[in-house]
Amino acid sequence: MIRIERLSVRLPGFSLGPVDLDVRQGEFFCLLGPTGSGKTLILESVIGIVAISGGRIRVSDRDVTGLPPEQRGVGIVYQDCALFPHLSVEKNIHYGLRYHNGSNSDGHARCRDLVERLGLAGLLDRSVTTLSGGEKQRVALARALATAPSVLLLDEPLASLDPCFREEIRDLFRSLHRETGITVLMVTHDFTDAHTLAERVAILHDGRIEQTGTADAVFRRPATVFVADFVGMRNVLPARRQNGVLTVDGLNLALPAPNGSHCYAAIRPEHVHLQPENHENGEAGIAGRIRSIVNQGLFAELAVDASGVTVKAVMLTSSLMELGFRQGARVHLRIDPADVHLI
Ligand SMILES: Nc1ncnc2c1ncn2[C@@H]1O[C@H](COP(=O)(O)OP(=O)(O)OP(=O)(O)O)[C@@H](O)[C@H]1O
Repeated sequence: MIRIERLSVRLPGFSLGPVDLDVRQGEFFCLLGPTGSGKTLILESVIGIVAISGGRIRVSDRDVTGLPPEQRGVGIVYQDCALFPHLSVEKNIHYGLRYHNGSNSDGHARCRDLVERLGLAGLLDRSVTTLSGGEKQRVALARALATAPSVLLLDEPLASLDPCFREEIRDLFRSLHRETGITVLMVTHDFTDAHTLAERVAILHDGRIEQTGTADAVFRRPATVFVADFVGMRNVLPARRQNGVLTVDGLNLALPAPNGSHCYAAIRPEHVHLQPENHENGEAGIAGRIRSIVNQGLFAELAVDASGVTVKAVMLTSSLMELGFRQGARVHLRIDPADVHLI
């Protein structure tokens, strides 16, 4: 497990924290956030290569706050792998053993097992400079695990891989985690990676954690406007609450409102359903006009003006064509109240 308590790091142009984070024993946890939000600084604090200004860090029930990196029992894999270019694959994998306290024969047996498990046997004599992106990631993973760390940190390990390797390495992380039960803290920009791999996630914004929870809960029930935007809600609209009814400004969308002071209605674009103006079935919905259409291949994103409010919707490009939707066309929007999340 990793327990971070009131961690703060002060740098000339950036302040991290205070951050509290609890990654349970054997958990796969993802730290998400936009660029520059402080994700890597948290990993660097755990591994011990950044000077912290306050707080405590525990790894597997040991207070490691003042310890040098090699005594923390933490392995790390970086986005660019950071392999030693002058060493072979085998020497890269064995590199950490010389600084490690455990017995060398255990270390070598573990390396043999990792080489087998990660399919690296045929590459051991190769120079790491000749490897593909996916192969480099597997070598970096073997090197990080060679010293039997109790926790593994992954710093955007999938970001620079092409989609084919990305899938392969994602599957590898998943099976390795399942088989070894190691605690993993992974940093990523990508909500899909987090959704596929993580049991829980934390969303970081400007050096602070805005929300922690299961990937599903954060995706469906973001706690703040920032998180809603980050998880792709696309429509975060100011709303008024009056006499137990919530009205989304301009949209004539009246919803029963629970007690509380909600002031935003967040709606995913796939939950905005569009019909032609002259559609014969069902209720009329909210009148709107298509302002723009961005074709993204399988899907198209539409911006629709409805009483001065811009509402984003996505639909299959094939449906868009069937319905003959074009820029300027008049449409009706339907939004199920159950799909409106209040913030
Ligand atoms: N050694 C340093 N000295 C000064 N500022 C730094 C240092 N390291 C990081 N920063 C700054 O701290 C902020 C957070 O950096 P960090 O690398 O943790 O962000 P990140 O969320 O990992 O971003 P990215 O997703 O782009 O990697 C950034 O503004 C960065 O420029």
